[in-house]
This record gives sequence, structure tokens and C-alpha cells, in this order.
Amino acid sequence: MPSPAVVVGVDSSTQSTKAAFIDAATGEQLAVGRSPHVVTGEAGARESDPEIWWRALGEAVAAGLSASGLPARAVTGIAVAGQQHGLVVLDGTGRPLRTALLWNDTRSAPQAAALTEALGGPGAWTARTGSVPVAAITASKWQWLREKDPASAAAAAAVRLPHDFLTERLAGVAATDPGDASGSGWYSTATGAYDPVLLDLLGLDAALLPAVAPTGATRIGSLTAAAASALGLPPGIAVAAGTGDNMSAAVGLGLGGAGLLDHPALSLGTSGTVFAASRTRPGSTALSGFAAADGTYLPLACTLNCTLAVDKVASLLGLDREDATPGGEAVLLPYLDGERTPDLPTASGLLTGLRHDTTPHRLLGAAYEGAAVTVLRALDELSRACGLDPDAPEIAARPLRLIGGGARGRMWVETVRRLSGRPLVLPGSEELVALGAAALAASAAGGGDPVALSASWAERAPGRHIDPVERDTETWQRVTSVLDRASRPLLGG
Ligand SMILES: Nc1ncnc2c1ncn2[C@@H]1O[C@H](COP(=O)(O)OP(=O)(O)O)[C@@H](O)[C@H]1O
Ligand SMILES: O=C(CO)[C@@H](O)[C@H](O)COP(=O)(O)O
Repeated sequence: MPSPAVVVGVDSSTQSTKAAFIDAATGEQLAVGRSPHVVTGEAGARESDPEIWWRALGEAVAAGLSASGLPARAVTGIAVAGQQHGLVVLDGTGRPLRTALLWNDTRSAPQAAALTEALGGPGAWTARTGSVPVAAITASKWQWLREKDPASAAAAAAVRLPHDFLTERLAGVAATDPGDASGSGWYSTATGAYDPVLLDLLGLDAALLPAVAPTGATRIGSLTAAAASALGLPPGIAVAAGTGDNMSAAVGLGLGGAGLLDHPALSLGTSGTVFAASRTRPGSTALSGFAAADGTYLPLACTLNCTLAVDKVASLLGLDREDATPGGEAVLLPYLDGERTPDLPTASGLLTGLRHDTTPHRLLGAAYEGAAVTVLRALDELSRACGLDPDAPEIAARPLRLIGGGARGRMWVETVRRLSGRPLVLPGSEELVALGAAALAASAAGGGDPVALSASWAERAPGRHIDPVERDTETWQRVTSVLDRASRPLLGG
């Protein structure tokens, strides 16, 4: 029997690389290869060596190819979706000048505040980029680099986002897409181009940046002989522009631009993110108004402490991550990395409400509750910023699509179900980011709209619907009251 045409979708996220081998006709996942990353840093610092991402990409592709049992010649295209915002600076030969500053590195918070001020406040930023700089935004990191490591900033021959860096290694072409570019802080979602005023403010030469392809599915080149040999794939196959990981998940979910927040998704990974595809350009200072991979929009809110923080609490307590019960009176805000939503970059974890009947299992449950309330509150804010009342019955009844590694966990699913009171959908694929990247690769190789393709794939694997339960408003109020009181001094309220 002839081999099916196969595409490789790569998710290069914070903790690991996953390479999914997907049948381009049916969307069937034939195999997934994985390889871990190394993240270093203390006291707000979070860095990774981009060469580790490249090595992990090779390992994940090799593992996936071997598990699929397919001949390499079956592969017709590849695309990379990557963790957003990371700052990669390269020398003239394409080698990293230093470790990359990651999205969850909070040292750039003062630079974010200074940039916001320098342009005339949050509204001025939203009008141009769709988002207000926080520590996560690449522009804040670039400013940090100029101040703290001026030698690397001055020596930079190229400035890349994580997925651009990997795509360039594949195709030898410096390219990005509107989605990932929109998280840089120097790309305008209003004009669809790099913003000269912002580049000037940042002292950043546009010549250092990759070209912005029209969409993440654009074929920006072909797999070079060197990359083909490093990955064990055929030279000359299509390389798509790729995109940021959240934008790719939206493609994987088949979410084309729709009405605002018609189809919200909640991703439980290192970050907790909530987002939805939209045809309307978001214009609120209370959300990240990113572009989607196809140039429509992706209003998004992101928390810093989700699965990794809760896993850390489990390991401090010596418990398995599923060995948790609801927290009772205990409230645990697991802000081990500071927090982004709300914007509390210098915050740390907080535990309160201990009683004689508090158990380690309840403490772990309280950590889930703290992380889940934080991201669900971000969803409520996102709704309000989009002009929707999150408590209106028709909005609260919209199913939440749960994705990311945490969606595999019983305790995560039950905690989100209890605290949201909403119906949930667990999509058919557990690797939505990689699946979305595969749809971008399939479009680059064979044409067609990646969102429509992915939606047709999803029809074959519709996922699991979970009915809502009554919302646990008591826990919600206990957690939000602690959060409000604890954040007031930090937010200056
Ligand atoms: N079976 C599981 N149950 C609960 N959590 C899980 C499970 N498998 C993985 N995870 C969580 O998923 C996280 C990784 O998810 P992923 O979406 O790949 O993260 P990232 O994109 O940030 O690298 C880990 O922090 C881990 O806690
Ligand atoms: O910064 C954001 C979104 O703005 C994060 O969502 C990153 O894109 C990292 O994602 P994960 O590795 O946690 O999936």
C-alpha cells in the first residue's frame, strides 16, 4: 500500500518539543516524538539556549518518524509553532549570541513600564500593537538587553522569536508570521507591518528582523539539504512560515475568525492562556490583542503560573499531581514566577486559611484552585474587554475548549469544571499546537485554507463533551477575595 502524504507539525513550547506526524488527508495523528528543553534562571530570570530547541527538534522528529514506521519520503511539509515572545539574538552566522530570554522572564517588568510611559500610556500602545507592554512582550526584553547586556544587543546581526529561529534553521529564510509578530511589541496589528515609530523608540534596526509572511501557512521556502540531513527528512519539502503556539492551537481547533469569544479556549500548560479567534480587531488595554496566524485576530490573556507551578506544589508536598482534594478553607495562590494576569511581576506564592483539618491533599487542591481561578478570572476580564458580560447566561453557557498538557489531568478538568460552571470540551487531539502547525504545513505543501482543513480533520475526531456542574461560587469568592487583598499594595490600589 502506498504511504499517505504526511506533514510534520512542531510544537516548540516552554518545556519541550513535540513533533506530530499527521496524515494530511485525514488529520490522523500517526505518531508524536518528544524531547525536553532546559530552562534556567532564578529570581525572575527564565532563559533557554536556542541550540537546545534545535537539538530537541531533531530528536523529536527522529523519535516521531521512527514511531510512525513511515519512510521519510512520505513527508511533504513541516511547520513550527513556538512559545511566544522569547528574545533570540544571533550573530552574522546565525548562532545565538547568548541564551534566549523567555516569555516568563519577569526581569523586564521595569522596561515594560518605562516603554508604556514613553509612548504616552497604555492606549497609545493598544492603538498600534493591540497590546500594552508587560514583562513578557519581546520589546520589553529587548530594552532589558540593551540596558543589562549592551554588548549582545550591539552585536546582534539578527533578532528572532523562538519559532522564527527554528524556521530559519529549516529553510534558510528569515521569516515570521503576523500571529507571532504581534507578540513582539514592534509589529502593528493596525497596519499589518513593523511599526517604524516603535522600532525608533526601541533603537531596533528593521534590517535585523525577519520578513513577515502574509500568513503562517505561507510556503516561505524548502527544507535545506543541511536541515534535511539533521532531521532525517527529505530535502526540498515545503516549509511554512509557522506561528506562535497559541495561534497554532487556534488553527488546530479549527477556530477561524468568528464573533468575539464565540469559541473560547483555555490552555493549561506552563502558562494558562484563554483566547478566541476573532474577525474584529480587539482594542482594549485589558487584553493582549494579538493577530491570528491568518492575519485575523486572537484576543488573549495569559497567566504565568499554571501546570508547572501546581506540579511544584505537589512535589513540595510529596504528592502525586492527582492526589488532591478541594482546598477547603485554605487558599494558595501559586505565583511562584510572579504573575502576568493580574500584572504582578514581583509577586510570590501565598498561602492562607490553614486550619487543624487542613491536609496536604487539600493544600494541593488549593493550588489547583488558585491557578484555575486566576486563569478563569482572566477569561472573565477578556470577555468584559470584548464587551461581553461573562455572567450573562448565554456567555457562561458557551463551552470552554480545554487544551494543553494539563487537560490530560483529571484534577485539572474537575477543578476548571467546578470553578467555571461551564460545559467543557476536550478536543480529539491532545497535541493541538502541533496539529495546528501540521495544518499550516499541509497548506504550504498542497494549498488550501489551514483552518478549514483543520476543521475538517476535527470532524473525524470531535472530542469529548463534559456537562457543566453547579459553579462553586464559595471557593471562587474565597480565592478572589485573597487575591484582591494581596494584590492591592502591589498594584498601588
Ligand atoms: N497526565 C497529565 N495530567 C496532568 N498534567 C499533565 C499531564 N501530562 C502533562 N501534564 C502537564 O502538562 C504540562 C506541560 O504541558 P504543555 O502544554 O506541553 O506545556 P508547555 O506548552 O508549557 O511546554 C506539564 O507542566 C504537566 O504538568
Ligand atoms: O506568553 C504566552 C502567551 O502570550 C505563553 O502562552 C507562551 O506562548 C508559552 O506557552 P506555553 O509554553 O506555556 O504553552
